[in-house]
Amino acid sequence: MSVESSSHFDAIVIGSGIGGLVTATQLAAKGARVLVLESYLIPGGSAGYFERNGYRFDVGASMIFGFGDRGTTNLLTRALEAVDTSIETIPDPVQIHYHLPEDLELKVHREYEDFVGELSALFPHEKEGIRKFYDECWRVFNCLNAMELLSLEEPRYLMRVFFQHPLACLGLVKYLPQNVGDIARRYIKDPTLLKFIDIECYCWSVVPAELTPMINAGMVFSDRHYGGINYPKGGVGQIAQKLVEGLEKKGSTILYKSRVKRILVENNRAVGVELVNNTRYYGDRIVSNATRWNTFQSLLPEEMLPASEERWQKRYQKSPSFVSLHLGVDASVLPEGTECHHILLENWEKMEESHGTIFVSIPTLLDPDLAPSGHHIIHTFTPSWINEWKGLSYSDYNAKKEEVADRIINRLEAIFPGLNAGLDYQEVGTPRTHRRFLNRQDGTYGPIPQRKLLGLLGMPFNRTAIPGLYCVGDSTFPGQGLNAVAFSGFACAHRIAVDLGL
Ligand SMILES: NC(=O)c1ccc[n+]([C@@H]2O[C@H](COP(=O)([O-])OP(=O)(O)OC[C@H]3O[C@@H](n4cnc5c(N)ncnc54)[C@H](O)[C@@H]3O)[C@@H](O)[C@H]2O)c1
Ligand SMILES: CC(C)=CCC/C(C)=C/C=C/C(C)=C/C=C/C(C)=C/C=C/C=C(C)/C=C/C=C(C)/C=C/C=C(\C)CCC=C(C)C
Repeated sequence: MSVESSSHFDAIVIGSGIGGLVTATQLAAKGARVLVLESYLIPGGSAGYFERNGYRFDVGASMIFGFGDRGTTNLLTRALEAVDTSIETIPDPVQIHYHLPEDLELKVHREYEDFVGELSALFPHEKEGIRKFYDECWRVFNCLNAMELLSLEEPRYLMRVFFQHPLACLGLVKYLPQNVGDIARRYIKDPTLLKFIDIECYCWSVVPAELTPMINAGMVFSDRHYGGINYPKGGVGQIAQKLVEGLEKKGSTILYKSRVKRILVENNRAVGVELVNNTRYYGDRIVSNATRWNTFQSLLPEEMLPASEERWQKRYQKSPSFVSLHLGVDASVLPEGTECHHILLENWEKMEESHGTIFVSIPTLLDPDLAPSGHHIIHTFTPSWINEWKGLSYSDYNAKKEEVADRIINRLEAIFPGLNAGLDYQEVGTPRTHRRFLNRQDGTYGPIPQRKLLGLLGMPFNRTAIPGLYCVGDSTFPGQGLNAVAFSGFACAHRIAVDLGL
């Protein structure tokens, strides 16, 4: 589709990650005229997909929260509904099958009691502490799940939810500055069990319990048993595709291959954007779904870096990126009863190290149509820093990719014997790949605290110090995760709609 560059929009959204698309569709549903500019060929960002040799691979996100059918925290279901669309999803009976040091093997079942029972059987002396810890996570979740989730920067909304749900609001105020580690240690003493709580956090927050905000843990540790983990039929890419369909039905527009070079600022106010081909578009409100580092260091001139962003950059650093292997394998590699998501760690000391923890996702166990018949997809990834991949010649880079991939596959042989022999297709992505295709500085997975902070209190909301400019996505409250960036999209659109008087 083409649009006149002279036309004026209510809002321009830079980037079509789930954060950007939820903002755009929420605004379009309220009658706003929105333009989304995406540098890649298809929408979705980290939640995109690509096809090779009959396999449809998810780029990143694969363990999907937010597709529940009740409560208020099912934000992906709600985002799709707002533009009159929906997605068929397939419930995952187990969130994660953990393969941990000292032969600690356990599954996080969708049924809460099954999970707590299995964990308590492994740590019988901590039965009471386990129950108390996870019950406290439910208290956070129940507060969130009682109220409509919108912009915390809108005082009238805050007053309304406070009068409607005073106890839930006070509960959230109590948990906002807290981290998981402090609460876990209140109830649990066994050092191995505390390490387990660390990896329970690390696998989505990329930091141990000590640094993980309690509000986010309340969401993750409870919603996996409430709304559950549900995989979208046709692959994760469907979420963005459907949101785009809804956006267009509401009269708004997305343009692909449209990389924004800079945000246009007049009289200190963001008024538009300029693409790499020099086309300019103007709008009342500009929303950046690029990371805050990209937004304030690449899309705006250096001298405009607001003091508030400088302070944020001192509190938060870029998390590592990932090495990702997208594998096609013969179905015989996976024994009957294999679970969809696995975490492999052989040594607790290496949990946070580069290439320490290995994540595995096998979406074809839920949706076999994503691979040719008789085959499965194994998407496996492990944290890795961009520095490990810098300054290599073309051939050294490729050789290093092969070498790292071989090491990961050999380690995975412990869970999937015969994996190496059963390989049918292999594609290796590195932090450089993530930087290049997702436009994320250093390929980062998102912000992580530089040191222990007060829970979520230090995460910025959607407005920025530059009038007319908003941020959305995983470098805004409450951080990484599709359901989290969907929240950020709801909040951003709500604040803009109020600002525009919609
Ligand atoms: N659940 C999981 O399994 C899992 C796994 C990996 C990642 N994730 C998370 O998924 C979340 C999705 O995040 P998001 O919405 O913040 O963003 P995103 O990074 O997914 O998307 C940003 C989009 O903006 C585009 N873009 C960036 N700069 C641009 C520019 N200058 N011009 C035009 N387009 C530009 C990119 O191409 C991309 O499509 C992240 O939190 C990520 O950490 C989840
Ligand atoms: C008024 C007054 C007084 C007061 C007020 C207060 C209030 C209201 C407050 C509020 C708050 C809020 C709303 C909050 C919110 C929050 C949220 C929404 C959150 C969310 C979260 C989510 C999350 C974190 C998620 C995540 C996830 C993830 C990240 C995932 C990941 C995954 C992966 C990586 C995977 C791996 C694995 C394998 C493969 C195995």
